[in-house]
Amino acid sequence: MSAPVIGFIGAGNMATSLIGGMLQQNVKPARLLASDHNPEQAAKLARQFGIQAHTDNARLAEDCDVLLLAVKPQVMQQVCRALPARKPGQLIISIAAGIDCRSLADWLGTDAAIVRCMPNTPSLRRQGVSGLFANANVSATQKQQAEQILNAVGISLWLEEEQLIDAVTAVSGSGPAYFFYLIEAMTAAGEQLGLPRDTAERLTLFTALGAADMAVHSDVDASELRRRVSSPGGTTEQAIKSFANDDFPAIIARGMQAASRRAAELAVELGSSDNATSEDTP
Ligand SMILES: NC(=O)C1=CN([C@@H]2O[C@H](COP(=O)(O)OP(=O)(O)OC[C@H]3O[C@@H](n4cnc5c(N)ncnc54)[C@H](O)[C@@H]3O)[C@@H](O)[C@H]2O)C=CC1
Ligand SMILES: O=C(O)[C@@H]1CCC=N1
Repeated sequence: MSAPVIGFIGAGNMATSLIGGMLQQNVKPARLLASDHNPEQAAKLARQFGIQAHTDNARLAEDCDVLLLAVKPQVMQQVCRALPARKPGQLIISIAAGIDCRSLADWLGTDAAIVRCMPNTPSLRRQGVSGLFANANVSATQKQQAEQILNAVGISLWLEEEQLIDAVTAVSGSGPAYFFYLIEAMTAAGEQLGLPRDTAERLTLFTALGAADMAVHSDVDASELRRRVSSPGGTTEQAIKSFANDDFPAIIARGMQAASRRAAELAVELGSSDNATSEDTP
């Protein structure tokens, strides 16, 4: 399989993470293109990564084998409808939260080969994780292309049911923000306990890194690892009791349910399925 040219529409946070990660994995800059309606954003990406970036979505769509849609869900319909005839055999990858394959196919053409994907920002450090779902038009070769792109920046997992992308969004798409929030809170609490801010931050960051690395490489689950830190009658036990009293697991579950619910709401607010239903209704 010859290396495909990958074009990004939308040169924001997520495109930056994916492109930055791919370049670290020795993907040739000449294979990556980007367009953004904001000329400054396009120029910034071109400068940062030495790739071709401009403001012409239509030209970009004609030039690439894989078209990666990295704009906000709110502008996805307008962006898709403004694209010309696609390059034959082109694979579309959409990373937008909440926008389903049916809507994308309505806007791009029912023959479009679409992979819906939910990556995350640690892709920039090649530590990303993505959930992928392919529509019926995607060939085995195109599935491999999608996998190669996402595996260059981390790991990817295929899903059998498209609906599960909303759960992936709640777990790993939004997930980095939950850990950043915990880092903020632990740093602030360490400072309240008397540590200089920098010291509290470094202790927190390296604890997060060490704990995640240990959990990823462990042959026992997180609850056993937690038990091993918690000496009976010791300090950790007191902290965990306090968290449990405040219903920590329920707090996390409610937040993640809210994220998943929002993804489903976006599908209704911005997708074509709902419009189609109301237009069909006499
Ligand atoms: N930020 C994250 O952690 C994640 C975001 N996503 C999804 O990725 C998509 C992009 O999100 P971000 O990168 O965070 O947003 P962003 O706002 O950083 O980037 C979007 C870019 O699209 C550009 N844009 C807007 N309208 C355009 C148009 N008509 N033509 C070309 N470019 C246009 C904007 O100028 C901006 O640079 C969203 O759909 C989001 O749901 C998915 C996973 C994680
Ligand atoms: O917050 C959002 O809507 C996007 C999707 C997952 C992460 N960021």
